[in-house]
Amino acid sequence: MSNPHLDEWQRRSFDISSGTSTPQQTADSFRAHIFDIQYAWASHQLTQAAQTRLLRTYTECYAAVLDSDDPKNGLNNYAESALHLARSQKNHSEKWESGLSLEGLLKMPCVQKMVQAKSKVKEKTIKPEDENITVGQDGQSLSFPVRAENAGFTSTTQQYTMPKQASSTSMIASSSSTLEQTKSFAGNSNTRHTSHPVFGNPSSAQNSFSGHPNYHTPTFSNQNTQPTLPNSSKRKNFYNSEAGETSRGQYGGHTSAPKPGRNFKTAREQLIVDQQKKYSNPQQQRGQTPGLAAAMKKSLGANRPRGTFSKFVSPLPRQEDEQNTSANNNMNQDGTILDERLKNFEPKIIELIMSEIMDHGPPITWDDIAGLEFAKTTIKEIVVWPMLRPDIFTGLRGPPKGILLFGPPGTGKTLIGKCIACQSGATFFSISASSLTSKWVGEGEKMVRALFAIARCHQPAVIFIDEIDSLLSQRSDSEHESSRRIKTEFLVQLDGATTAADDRILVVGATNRPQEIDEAARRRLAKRLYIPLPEGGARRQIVTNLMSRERNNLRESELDSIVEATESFSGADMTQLCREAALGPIRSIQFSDIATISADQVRPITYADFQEALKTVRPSVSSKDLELYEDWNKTFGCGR
Ligand SMILES: Nc1ncnc2c1ncn2[C@@H]1O[C@H](COP(=O)(O)OP(=O)(O)OP(=O)(O)O)[C@@H](O)[C@H]1O
Ligand SMILES: [Mg+2]
Repeated sequence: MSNPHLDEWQRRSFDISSGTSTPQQTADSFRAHIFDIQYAWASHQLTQAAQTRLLRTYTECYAAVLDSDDPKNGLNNYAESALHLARSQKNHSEKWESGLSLEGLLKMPCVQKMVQAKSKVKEKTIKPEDENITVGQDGQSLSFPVRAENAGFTSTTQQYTMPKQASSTSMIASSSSTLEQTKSFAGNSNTRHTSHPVFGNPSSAQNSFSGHPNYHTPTFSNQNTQPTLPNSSKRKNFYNSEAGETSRGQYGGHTSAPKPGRNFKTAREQLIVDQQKKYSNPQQQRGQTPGLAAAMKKSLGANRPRGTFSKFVSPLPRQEDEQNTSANNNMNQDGTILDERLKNFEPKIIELIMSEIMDHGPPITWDDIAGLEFAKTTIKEIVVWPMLRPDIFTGLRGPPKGILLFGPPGTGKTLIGKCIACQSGATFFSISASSLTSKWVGEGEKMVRALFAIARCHQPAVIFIDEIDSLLSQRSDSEHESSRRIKTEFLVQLDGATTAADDRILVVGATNRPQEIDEAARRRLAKRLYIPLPEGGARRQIVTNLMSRERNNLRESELDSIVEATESFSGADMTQLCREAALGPIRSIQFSDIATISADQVRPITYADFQEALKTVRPSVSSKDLELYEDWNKTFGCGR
């Protein structure tokens, strides 16, 4: 055995031999042992002979625990199920029928004795208001003379009297349940309300139920008339009639209330009760029945209540269902069909692109972007104006359809993308490489195709692909087939989008690794704009912009010093510096005061805070990296 198995085996053996385990634990341990033996044999770690010997030993031990009626070390499993049957409970098999019957019960010697003993006892008085209980649906049935005076109830009270001998405990469990059935039978006659027969001492039974206003303790009086008992076919009818009632209750007929005194409910009955509770209000409104409502719920069959007569439900979605879904998905919120061009795409792909990729972002203006004047002007030329005046920007003046923003990290490339989204008035698709990939073969390409198709339907459109290098890195032989296909599809679509004169689709890519972009993609992204580190003026503008929202007493000269000290900082570094400096006033507050101090008591941000912050915030772009970008810009960039 492997070590973990061996450890487990030893642990279980200890459990078994320790004597402190419960019978359940011991049985579980034996069962696990048996599985281990079988496993060892199946994996050729044990010979057939050894397996047989071990299995015999452990199966015997296991069976001993299961069958033993000693509560300390046995589960008495057999007795449990025997009692189960005796209680007349149906098990999960529909075909199950209790071997106990009323006829059988009455033939039992002890019951015969009871009946004979009782028939000898003379009834003293029978009052005129005494009634017979009719048992059985058609009134043919079991009649019991009933005496009101015994229990001191009103005249309509039905009573059964029963000789005391019958209170033998061995009788109670089996016979009471059977008679309960009979009583339930009586409930079907609709002529009178049901009482509970109780075997045994009537007075004690009475006491135990006396608190209940509607409960009349019956006693068994059985003198002149031999009870006529329903035959076995009727007993079967009992189940059938109950089932019928149940289904009527479920499917819109009258609802059968649970019969008093019959505590046991089958799982099916419980389900119906639960469903009735769950659906009671909506059904009342819609006049539907619980069963129907449940069936109408969209399910693929697994959750539907099944009966012998219920229709077969395929676990696969039906064609109409699929068509309905696709029709719905091709519809806008106002119910109009989106576009014929999308009809070849699966609805779920369209839904994915529409719901997850289209992004309008927080409002950002061109003024929020410090510096980068050349890039901003170029983008305005290419993106905003042609979108506003497509009639002027035609022919040779037609805008390029692909832009690549490249530069060191944190210089505002994504910010520009967001600004385009807000300012261009175009439908803006902001996608990442991960949203275009899928684990299913072929789905990735479909997503790319769908993206461009949807963009075509929502012109003018801007497709912004941040970190485009991860999607369009140079193709190599070692890369995975699926990512290669996505790349190819993307290039094809990009070509289509960039060459189709009428389409007003602009693809904007942003990257801080321009050298990794595939050369074919590079060609298609014709306008390659370098987004450099911010110059002095831009750094100053970033600080001024951010500080304008906070209380500060920075002087112009101090601002100049900050700009000077942040020579190779990126826009993101400048933002980080301002954040750090803004924490200065908070850090100067005593810890004990921080809970109580009001916002306007916090001192303004000073130059000293910036000096302090400059000690911890460092530029994130090295001069070596910068050289790479500048070289690439010189080679491929479109800057002056
Ligand atoms: N020119 C700028 N003007 C104002 N804020 C800027 C500028 N550049 C960067 N920032 C600040 O830096 C943050 C990061 O910028 P952004 O995400 O656009 O960088 P990026 O160029 O996309 O970086 P990366 O290449 O790492 O994705 C912005 O949220 C903004 O606060
Ligand atoms: Mg970015």
